[in-house]
Amino acid sequence: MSARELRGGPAADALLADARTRLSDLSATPHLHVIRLGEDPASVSYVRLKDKKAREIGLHSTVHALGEETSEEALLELIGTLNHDEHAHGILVQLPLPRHVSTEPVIAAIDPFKDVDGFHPSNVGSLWSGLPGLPPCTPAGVMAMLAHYGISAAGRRAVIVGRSNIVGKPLAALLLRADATVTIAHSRTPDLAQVTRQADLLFAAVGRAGLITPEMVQEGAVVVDVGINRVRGPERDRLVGDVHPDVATVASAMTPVPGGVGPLTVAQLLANTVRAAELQHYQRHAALRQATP
Ligand SMILES: Nc1nc2c(c(=O)[nH]1)N[C@@H](CN(C=O)c1ccc(C(=O)N[C@@H](CCC(=O)O)C(=O)O)cc1)CN2
Repeated sequence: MSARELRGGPAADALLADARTRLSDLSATPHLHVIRLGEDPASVSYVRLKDKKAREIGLHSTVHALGEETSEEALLELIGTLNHDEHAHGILVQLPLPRHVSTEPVIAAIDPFKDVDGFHPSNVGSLWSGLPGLPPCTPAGVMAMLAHYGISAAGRRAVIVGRSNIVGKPLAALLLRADATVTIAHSRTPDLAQVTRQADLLFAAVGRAGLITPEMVQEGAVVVDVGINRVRGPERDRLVGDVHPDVATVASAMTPVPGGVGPLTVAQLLANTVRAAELQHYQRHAALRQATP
């Protein structure tokens, strides 16, 4: 058997088409602000991609490229300024941050209504409680990918390998919401293969090239590879996932790397920016109504 390839491009295009339609119903063009500290090559390339795609669908986009040495205080001050700017609809701080800056207080400083990454504790709480809010981009993108290819999670056993705050944990919340039975496995899980073989839907989000091998996968499972690993090639580095390519001989469907989940992360970010602008519009109108005697 050779697995059906679940390519991210068409699913991302569908998300972007929907975001474009919603954009035309807004009175003002949403403005995305992306903050990057330092010159980490992967971060530079992801931020460039976000800025390019935002402009392509008709959003305003500003990249704040700050020096590696920028202090946490200076970063918090910039976030405070953007929080109070009613023309700034989305704020995102590219991760990882340099070591001298703590991630948690920085994320917590972002206005939850402008937190287009969906990482603020208030959005995390909404996600687990099933309340409206802004969902994190990669997990929401994964769910959009499954929906696009008509793959239902309801009643199925989902195993996520990886427990990060960015992917593993929020993906578990979204799969639970979609009525899957969810297991999160991680680096300390004994006999990982015995756990992954239970999965009808297997998600790999660890960041270890080729970790998931064919004998770890149930025949006919759907395998979603969220890992992005740069490995040295003979001439230049190349990107590979957490799933070994031979898994395609066992799985019924599988996402490639690159060209799988990656494009959905960016598309979902832009969908979240439009959503954030909508939420802020309603929020402002509700405040005005309350203030009117
Ligand atoms: N603030 C955030 N930081 C980070 C996030 C995030 O969601 N918010 N996620 C990752 C990196 N990331 C977005 O920032 C990201 C990763 C991968 C891709 C992507 O399109 N990948 C392509 C390959 C691109 C390439 O050639 O390098 C693919 O997989 O096909 C987009 C965004 C960590 N930081």
